[in-house]
Amino acid sequence: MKLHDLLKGLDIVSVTGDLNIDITNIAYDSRKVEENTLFICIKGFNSDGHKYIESAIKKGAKAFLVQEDINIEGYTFIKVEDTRASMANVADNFYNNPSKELGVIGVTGTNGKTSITTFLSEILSLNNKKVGLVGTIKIFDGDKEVESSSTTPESIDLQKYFRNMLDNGCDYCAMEVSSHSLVLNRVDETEFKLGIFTNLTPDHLDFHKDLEDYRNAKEKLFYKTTKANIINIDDEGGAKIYENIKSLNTPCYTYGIDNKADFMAKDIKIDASGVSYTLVTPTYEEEMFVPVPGKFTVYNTLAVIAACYMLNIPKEIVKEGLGKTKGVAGRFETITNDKGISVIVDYAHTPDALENILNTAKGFAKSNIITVFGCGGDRDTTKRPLMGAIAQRLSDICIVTSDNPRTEDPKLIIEDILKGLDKNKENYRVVVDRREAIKEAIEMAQKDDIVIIAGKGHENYQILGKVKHHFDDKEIALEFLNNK
Ligand SMILES: CC(=O)N[C@H]1[C@@H](OP(=O)(O)OP(=O)(O)OC[C@H]2O[C@@H](n3ccc(=O)[nH]c3=O)[C@H](O)[C@@H]2O)O[C@H](CO)[C@@H](O)[C@@H]1O[C@H](C)C(=O)N[C@@H](C)C(=O)N[C@H](CCC(=O)O)C(=O)O
Ligand SMILES: Nc1ncnc2c1ncn2[C@@H]1O[C@H](COP(=O)(O)OP(=O)(O)OP(=O)(O)O)[C@@H](O)[C@H]1O
Ligand SMILES: N[C@H](CCC[C@H](N)C(=O)O)C(=O)O
Ligand SMILES: [Mg+2]
Repeated sequence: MKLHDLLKGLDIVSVTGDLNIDITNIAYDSRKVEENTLFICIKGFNSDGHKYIESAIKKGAKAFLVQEDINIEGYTFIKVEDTRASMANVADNFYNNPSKELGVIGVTGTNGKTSITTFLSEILSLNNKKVGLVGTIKIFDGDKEVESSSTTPESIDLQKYFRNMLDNGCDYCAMEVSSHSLVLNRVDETEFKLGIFTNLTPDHLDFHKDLEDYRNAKEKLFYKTTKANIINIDDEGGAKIYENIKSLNTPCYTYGIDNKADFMAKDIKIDASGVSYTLVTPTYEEEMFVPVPGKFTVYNTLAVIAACYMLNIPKEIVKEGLGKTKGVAGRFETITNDKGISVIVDYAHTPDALENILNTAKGFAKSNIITVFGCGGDRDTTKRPLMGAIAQRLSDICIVTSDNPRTEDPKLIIEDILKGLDKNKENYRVVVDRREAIKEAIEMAQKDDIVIIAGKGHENYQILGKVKHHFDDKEIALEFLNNK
């Protein structure tokens, strides 16, 4: 593609060099530069892409999108105000506006995104549609599955996945849209058919100034949609977003349990086998069963049902799909064993998620609840004491351990968590090593106890410093269950 065609729609400050050259690759990381690349220099949080221009030239870059005045003879420099924002535009041009052809369904909110996108993809596939997936666990482009390194990829990677999805015959893409991605321009230029809001509870307050700032980030999704927005009206953040977007051209629908909504659940029953409820939609009522426990499953499936309604998926397919779902890896995932202990691995890494799963477990506990959990390093520190307090209050025994410490000292993270615990109670202990903590929980568990291992869900690694080591909560739990 000619460089000048790649730049369509950009607000350009200045250009030096030739715009009539052929560009065959675009990259924001110098390590991914090839011959004839347009290298986009981003001023990041840790580094600055402008520092890698020389190394990009050595690898074959011919043109540069920059924010600074740089001029090197023989190369083209295009200066813009904000390279990160312009990158989304360039990526959309390079891959020929794929999101306009693909039905992209975006899901945002603190918790529930992976669950909802997984359910949606299962139902749409059952209706003979081909569905791509972008989210925390994996990316599926209609042909290959790759492990994700973030919840929502950078714009260049995202637009490439969209193009591959189209080439591989996908009709839809079910996609998680993180608040980071909305602020850091990763989804600029993406056209969403549907936008779904799950909930807003404290998380990522290291990145967002406060909860309002976090909500404003999430709200951005609903100005990028063409067919419908779908909002959880029981959630305080959802209610505020609804007020702000209800008069937009894109129609807005609501779901909920407690407040009047377009899609509602009545007569909810929750037990260890799952949830059942009477579904009320604008045109029909239906008895639903979903084999995943928790009131949050009711919310997640209401969102899914509303989306399927907007896409005219037959209600029988929706009921069948939800009825036979295998659930989502690492989300309330039960580790089968013959010891009579319920061992549940769950990705709860926010106060709200932890409270939800512990309350769900309490709902059917016959005996003790033993909770193993920690908090991630280099992430929001405000959630640590909150999660500590919740774990202690809702468990009989709670073992405070490490999650992904990253570059923090695990003991100091645990100290932050302990600030939320009542030290006069003896129902907690600290075991810094997560493997040892899981071992202790499984060894102390008796028949009918529930062991909840929270925070890492599907993750098959632990990040110590900057290094990822193989680590799998399920694998370790099984090992100690088998030794018991
Ligand atoms: C805060 C944040 O999101 N940062 C992301 C951002 O980093 P950054 O812009 O600061 O990049 P940087 O490291 O300073 O580097 C600046 C530029 O130099 C380039 N570079 C760097 C080194 C080099 O040798 N050559 C080179 O060209 C980099 O590619 C980059 O373009 O861009 C990087 C490249 O895409 C991301 O890897 C990085 O994610 C970090 C690792 C991260 O942890 N992000 C998390 C917080 C995140 O995004 N989470 C959300 C939410 C999850 C949820 O919902 O819970 C997600 O969507 O995953
Ligand atoms: N609707 C919900 N409301 C509150 N908690 C939920 C909801 N759905 C799931 N959870 C809890 O939150 C955890 C994370 O769920 P899920 O992975 O679906 O969320 P997510 O939004 O994709 O999270 P992330 O931002 O980390 O990608 C689950 O393991 C469960 O404990
Ligand atoms: N998407 C979340 C994942 C947290 C998972 C938890 N295991 C941790 O490492 O903190 C984040 O980046 O904050
Ligand atoms: Mg997710």
